[in-house]
Amino acid sequence: MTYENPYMKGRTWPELNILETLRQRNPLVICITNDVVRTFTANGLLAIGASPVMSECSEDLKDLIVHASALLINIGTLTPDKVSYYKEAIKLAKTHEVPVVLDPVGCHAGAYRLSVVLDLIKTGNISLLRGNQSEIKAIYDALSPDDTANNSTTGKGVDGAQVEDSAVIAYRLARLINCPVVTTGEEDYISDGIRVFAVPHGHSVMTAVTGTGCLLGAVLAAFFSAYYPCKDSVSIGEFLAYALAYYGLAGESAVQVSGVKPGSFSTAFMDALYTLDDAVLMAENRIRPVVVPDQLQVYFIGGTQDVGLNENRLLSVVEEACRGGVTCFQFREKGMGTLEGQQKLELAQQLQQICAKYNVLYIINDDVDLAVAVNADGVHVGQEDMRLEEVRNLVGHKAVGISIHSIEELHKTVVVYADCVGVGPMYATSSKPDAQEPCGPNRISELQAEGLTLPCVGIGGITLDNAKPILEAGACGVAIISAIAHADNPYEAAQQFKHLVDRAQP
Ligand SMILES: Cc1ncc(COP(=O)(O)OP(=O)(O)O)c(N)n1
Ligand SMILES: Cc1nc(C(=O)O)sc1CCOP(=O)(O)O
Ligand SMILES: [Mg+2]
Repeated sequence: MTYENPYMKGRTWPELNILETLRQRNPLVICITNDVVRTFTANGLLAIGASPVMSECSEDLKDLIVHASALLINIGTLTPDKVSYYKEAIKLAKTHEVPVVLDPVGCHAGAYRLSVVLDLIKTGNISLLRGNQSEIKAIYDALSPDDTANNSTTGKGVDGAQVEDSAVIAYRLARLINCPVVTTGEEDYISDGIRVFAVPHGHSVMTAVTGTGCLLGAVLAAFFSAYYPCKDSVSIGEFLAYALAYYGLAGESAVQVSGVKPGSFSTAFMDALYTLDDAVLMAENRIRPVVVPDQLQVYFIGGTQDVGLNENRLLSVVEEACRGGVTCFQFREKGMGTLEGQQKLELAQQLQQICAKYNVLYIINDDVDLAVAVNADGVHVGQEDMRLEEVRNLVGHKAVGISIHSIEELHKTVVVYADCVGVGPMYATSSKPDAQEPCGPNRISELQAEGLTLPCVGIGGITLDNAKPILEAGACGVAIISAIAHADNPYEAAQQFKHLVDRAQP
């Protein structure tokens, strides 16, 4: 018998036929690309089922852009006279609502390249930035305030959580420039500024073939055309993670045929791009959701039970909290008189819209079915709730949070199925009648000493006055109900928590 989600009443998510959709649409991708990779790029686009065209001047581009699904700008063989053409192309793309993928080739290696890339980003009309780790880091360092740039180069992310720097940088840069960022390396990362995914696909021989990085930019551009039919079931971040997984899987499959020989690989790679299908992509992708510390800085939790069972009050408190700077919101509808069924679903959807408006990560507490039905960013469960493995099976690539109160609970938790952790109660709380005895901030450092490496938040009785020791003990952030929900001014309360966490970060 197949599992029925009670919120979906027989409705199921449409299957994700990403490659089939792409090939049916046969999108026209205009490539303004570098002299070295034109043929490889054109062949690669043809192999995936897209239609490539190279364009070298705005007179020509004006005619082509009306038919285009995407535009790629790759600055590989940069000359000063090309810069005005790039800008003109971006303007035309904006007029015709054509997404623009920017590949900032070599911008870490030269000040002029970097200045051109920053200028193009400043147009505000880049739909996706794709670069290798050094290029993306150079852009991030140039655009970010000094203190946050330094935090990201410690090798451990911030706050001790073992998150790859590239993941943190992708997330921060996506938020700074307001468009998804793909950073490629041994493991690729994609962030749309709300979610982060790791895509550990590909083969090292790909770096020995000129143009594999540049072709990826063009392939990602082509994928934009297939996003619209999938947009209710996956976020743009997850969708692009599938595109990256497809490209990497094609590399892996090509090596099986060619061996580690760049010349033969190049041919086998084109064949693999051509033949790989959705069944393989869905079955064999190893896409991993990643939670970066920044996402957990100020983690607001609430349900109608926290605001006098008043739905409108909850909506306005959450909007104020998001406006004030919370980085994550968990819908926790729990206790006497709280909403169920359709009413809970509708409230969950309204809250989701508010979070999306402010780029705030949206998590559902306990109710895995609801998280799936509304396509939330993630779910949080406790030790007494659904088993983590089952949760992971149901939610796929959504972020999964787990409560861990003690060393014993850490040992019995299969952490491989989780992405982040709530540790509590830090202090006495009146928001959870069945809370355990307070354990204090030291519990966080004890758990980390015992091997906990996932990013975590402290929870329970946290106020502006007692939050600092929790961060000093190793938490990435603080999870709060009453200090925001019951505040006279939830906007100011959220803002003050954000400032406090920003200041406390090393
Ligand atoms: C971030 C975060 N941490 C811990 C909890 C508590 O979860 P749980 O132990 O399952 O208790 P309930 O919240 O379900 O009552 C949480 N919700 N969020
Ligand atoms: C939801 C929850 N979980 C806890 C845990 O210890 O796991 S404490 C808690 C309540 C947090 O509310 P407040 O910020 O008002 O104290
Ligand atoms: Mg629970």
